[in-house]
Formats: sequence, C-alpha cells, structure tokens
Amino acid sequence: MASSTLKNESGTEFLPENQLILNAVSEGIYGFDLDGNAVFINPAAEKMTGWKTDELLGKNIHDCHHHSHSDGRHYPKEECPIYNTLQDGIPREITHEVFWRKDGTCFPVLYNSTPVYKDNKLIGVVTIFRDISIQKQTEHSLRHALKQVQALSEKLSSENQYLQLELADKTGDVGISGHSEKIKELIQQIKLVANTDSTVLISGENGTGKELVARNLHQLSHRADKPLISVNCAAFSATLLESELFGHEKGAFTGATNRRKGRFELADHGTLFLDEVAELSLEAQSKLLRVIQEQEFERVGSSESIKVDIRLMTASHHDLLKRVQQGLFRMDLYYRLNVFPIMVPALRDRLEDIPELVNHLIHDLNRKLGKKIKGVSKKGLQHLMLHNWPGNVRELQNVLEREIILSQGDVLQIAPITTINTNNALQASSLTLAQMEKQYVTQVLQQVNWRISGNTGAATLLDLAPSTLRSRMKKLGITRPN
Ligand SMILES: Nc1ncnc2c1ncn2[C@@H]1O[C@H](COP(=O)(O)OP(=O)(O)OP(=O)(O)O)[C@@H](O)[C@H]1O
Repeated sequence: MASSTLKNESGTEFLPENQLILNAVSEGIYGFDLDGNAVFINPAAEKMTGWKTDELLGKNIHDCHHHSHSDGRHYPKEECPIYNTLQDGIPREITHEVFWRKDGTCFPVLYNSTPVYKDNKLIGVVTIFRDISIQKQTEHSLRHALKQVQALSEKLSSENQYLQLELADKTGDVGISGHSEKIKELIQQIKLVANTDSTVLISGENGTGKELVARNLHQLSHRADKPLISVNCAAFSATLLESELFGHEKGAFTGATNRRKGRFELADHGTLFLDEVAELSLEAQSKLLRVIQEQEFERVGSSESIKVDIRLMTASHHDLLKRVQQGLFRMDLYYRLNVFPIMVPALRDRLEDIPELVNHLIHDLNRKLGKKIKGVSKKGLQHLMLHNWPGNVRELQNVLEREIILSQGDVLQIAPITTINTNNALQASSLTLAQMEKQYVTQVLQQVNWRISGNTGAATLLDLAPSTLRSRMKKLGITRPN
C-alpha cells in the first residue's frame, strides 16, 4: 500500500526523512496541513479505518471519521483537539474518543496531536492513533470482575465472621430431649407455629433451652435452607448493637474501616433470633419497632433504605410484661414480639426428663471430649433427680461435663449435688427429725409430680420400695394436694 505524498498544499516538505518508518509502524498516522486537510496517511491508518489514502488526501479527515461522539452527538471540528493544536501549537493526548470507520462502525481510540514546525513556523500537525478496543474490553471485564470479587468478599467475610462465632459455641444437634407432658406440649407448640412467618417470643429461665427451641423452629420452617442468624442483645453496648444489627458504612464511626453488613441483612429470607431481647436500650427498641413495622432499615452512616424479608424470633429470661410495667420495655414493641408466646419449662418442673436428657447430653459430650462414657450409675441418677436445678439444662450439662472429665471408668458415679440454700438450712435447724423427714419426702414427691413407683418415681429416688414409701407417707401425714 502506497503512502501519500509528504508535501502539503503549499509544497512545504512534511516529515520526509521518516517516511519509511511511518509506513512500517502499526499505529495509524495522519499528517494535516494548516487547514486541517490530510497530507499524509500511513497504511496502518487505512487498515484501521477502511478509508483509502486516495479518498482522504486533501480532505478534512474530521468530517470522515471524527464527525460524531460515541453516543452519536455531532462533534464540531472547532472542538477537535487536532484542530486546536493546529490553532495554538500545543500538543494533546486523548483517550476517551472514537474514530468512525468507512463502514459506519466505530472503535475506541487513543491518539495524540503533535505540532510540526519548520524554521520555527507551525506547518501542520501529526496525529498518531491506536485502536484500543481490546484494552477497553479487558478494562471493562476487569472492572466487572473486581466488582463481583468485592461483593463476594464482602458477603463471605460477613458470613464467615458470623459462622465462626456460631461454631465457637455450638455442639450437638437441634434435638429436644424429653417426654414429660410439659415437653410434649412445648413440641406441639413448636410444630404449630414453625411453618408460619409469625413472630415468636420464647420465655423461660436461663439454660432451659430457649435457643434450642429457636433452632428447632427454624429447622422446621420453610426457611430452613436459609440462614438462622442469632444475636445476643446482652453482649453488645447500645451503640455497637446498632451497627451489629443494621451494619455500617465505611467511616461511619471511628474503627469502621470497612463497610459491613448487619445481622438483619445476613438474615434476609431466613430467620433472625434476638436472644436476651429485654436488654435492648429504649433507643434500639424504637429502631427495632420501625424495622418490624416497615421491614426496612438503614446501615449506620447511610441514608439508603434496605428492605429485608425475615422471620423474627426473640427470647428473654425476664418477664417482659413486667419490664413494660417498669417502663423498661416499650409496650408497642412487646405486643409486636409477643404474637406467639412459647414458655420453656424449668428443669425442676420436669424431672422425669432427666434420664433421657442425661443420655442425650452424654452422647454429645463424648463427642466433644473424645470419651466413651456409657451412662450414669443408678445412685448417680437418683442424685441428679434430687437436685432442683436452678441453672436448668445448662447446669446439668456442666455437671455431666465435669464428671466425664474426672471419671476413671465408663459409668459416671455422681455424688449428691449440693445447692447453697441458706433459707432451708436455717429452717432445718429448728425442725424435729420427723418434721425434717416429712419436709424432705414431700419435696421429693413434688419434684416428681407425686409419682411413687417407676424408674423416675419418688420411691426409687429415696431408695425405698414403693409400698414402704406409701406407709411412710401415711405415718408422716403426707397427702397429695388436690
Ligand atoms: N430439651 C433439651 N434437650 C437437649 N438439650 C437441651 C434441651 N434443653 C436445653 N438443652 C441444651 O442445654 C444447653 C442450654 O440451652 P440453651 O442455650 O438453648 O438455653 P437458653 O434458655 O437459651 O439459655 P440462656 O437463657 O442462658 O440463653 C444447650 O447446650 C442445649 O443444647
């Protein structure tokens, strides 16, 4: 392909000594005279634009392939950097424009316009250009990939952080052990409400199994394949809790070095379990009420509302209604949370569940501690059944864990469990032996719901034959209240 002449219209020689090189390079090169008409076109330029040298020489190149912007807007030649260089002699480099091909398509281009002087006189401009489609495409794909990586990494780091917290504290499955009437009733309630989206308020003393109930509810719900996200409201200060629940933007407060999703966002389409909900500050209660009402919230430091679809469960060992009466808990929030109340019974009210619970807990603890304990001796079980378990199942779990660690054999021999109860001790000192016996036997009978025989009956616990216990009760004047 022949290159153009190297003379401009006025006959001034234009870049003569470089002609061979200019024809060989892969960049497109144009030479313009002072009127902006083409005086030189190299073969690479012809190839890129589809315009032949003969079609362009002596013509205004701007009108051929620089007439419009990439969005189709007209591009007046007075605004063209090449023409501006022709006017002021200042070199320019442009990275964000397109050149149009002869066939009407266009390509992104990187070009510069360099003034050409002869004898200190501006005689024209040389433009060198390169098709940067591939570079732009790569840039675009990279930017897209980077955005995806950022979103994924943000999601993973939030989930990972949460899962690690969860893992640190979870052992065992979600099975609820027990066959007492109270546990049967509890399981019945769980089944009734699990597959609805109703808000559930789980009450009960510490260690009774409230969180276990929440996990069961989630597992049985249609949200089971989505996350169950738990927050212990008592574990955070009022300000930290807000960012924990709703997340925060980068720089929202000192130490917020990254944007972070809150638990509400993590629980989207799943279940959010707020444990110890009574510990929420009044301010946090107002925010929670708003989220429940509108199902939307803002991250700390952001004004953008985020919509979520969550099922809410809360738990408290406090009597929430009492907290309302004391002015510590908002009544409107209480009613919003208490749509379906579930009461988890204290262990002392269902002592007959102890043997089954013990088996369940030993199975989990064997796994955790790498032991092979088979069970508890008969006497040991009696001692467990005579305790009144102020710390509920968690206390039982702790007693068993300690015994398993200390145990030499594969059957646990558990000694009587002592409870520090100064009231009883004082009372006991002023009683006769018969009165003390009556008090003790009555207490045991109450604990087992007045069942006399059977493995978990009072006779077994007291190590007496059922008939002996009956005559002892008669002698001591003990009768079951109606
Ligand atoms: N019925 C049950 N069957 C088997 N394990 C149980 C049962 N109830 C409680 N547990 C176990 O006892 C422990 C304490 O239960 P959980 O943490 O659910 O109690 P909680 O009422 O939420 O306690 P807190 O009020 O202190 O938060 C857990 O390890 C749980 O798995």
